[in-house]
Parts: sequence; structure tokens; C-alpha cells
Amino acid sequence: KESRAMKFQRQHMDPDGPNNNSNYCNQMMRRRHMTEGRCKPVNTFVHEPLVDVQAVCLQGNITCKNGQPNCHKSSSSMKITDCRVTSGSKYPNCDYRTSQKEKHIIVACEGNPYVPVHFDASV
Ligand SMILES: Nc1ncnc2c1ncn2[C@@H]1O[C@H](C(=O)NS(=O)(=O)C[C@H]2[C@@H](O)[C@H](n3ccc(=O)[nH]c3=O)O[C@@H]2CO)[C@@H](O)[C@H]1O
Repeated sequence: KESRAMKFQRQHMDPDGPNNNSNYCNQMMRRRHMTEGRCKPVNTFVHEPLVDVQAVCLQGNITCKNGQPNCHKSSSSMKITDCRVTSGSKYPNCDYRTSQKEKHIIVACEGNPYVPVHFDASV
């Protein structure tokens, strides 16, 4: 069974990306298995080293969207790509808009070792 930490990495880590093309999200959402059963509506990939994203868990606690107190915001902005399903997207042909940004990320962390398990938002 996939751990929550590994699920976070599968869904949100792409240190070597993005490959700058408008099809990045269409390719990556399939490759990382987020178009099975449904087209995941929104997903962010982070283009920073894993250790830098794991270090976000060491920042001060802030409240997550779901009210839990185990979220943390990155101290600096990070290179990310937001993937958002298009209005014309029809499962199983999931179609995404690819948006490259530099924003602070907010993740939820859990466990021992205390690592990211959920992507909450970018600000
Ligand atoms: N505090 C917590 N502590 C620990 N765990 C927590 C906590 N909170 C949730 N989980 C868990 O995480 C799991 C999960 O998949 N949550 S999810 O909200 O659906 C993820 C969102 C995110 O993937 C994506 N999104 C969204 C915005 C954006 O900018 N970028 C972007 O990528 O959209 C998704 C839906 O919004 C679920 O098992 C839930 O129980």
C-alpha cells in the first residue's frame, strides 16, 4: 500500500520539471495516475528539490483549509505548475490548463518522520 508521504511525492513532486510545454499537465496528470476513474480537478506540481519541500514542515504551524493545525507555509516562493481541468475536458480524455507560477506553498505534514502528506494551497 502506498504511504501518504509517497502519495504526496507522486502527486506533487517534479524537481526536474517543468518541460515548458503546454501539454505538461496533460502528460503529468496521466503519468502520475490522477486521471483514473475521474479527472482530478486541480493539482500542483512543485519544481524544487524534495529536501526543500520536506523542510517546509519545519516552518511554524498554520491552520489548514480543513481546520487542522498541521499546515506549514514555505518561507520563500517556489517554482510550481498548477494543473486545472478545462471546461471542455471529458473523462477519460482529461484535458488540463498548465500554469507555471512562483508562489509560497502550504502543505500539511504528519508522521514520524514529520513529512508532507497533503498539498493545501499556494499563496
Ligand atoms: N491538515 C491535513 N493533515 C493531513 N492530511 C490532510 C489534511 N487536510 C487534508 N488531508 C488529507 O489529504 C488528502 C487529500 O487529498 N486532500 S485534498 O484536499 O483532496 C488535496 C488537494 C490537493 O491535492 C489539490 N490541490 C488543491 C489546491 C492547490 O493549489 N493545489 C492542489 O494540488 O486538490 C485537492 C483538493 O483540494 C486527503 O486524504 C485528506 O484527508
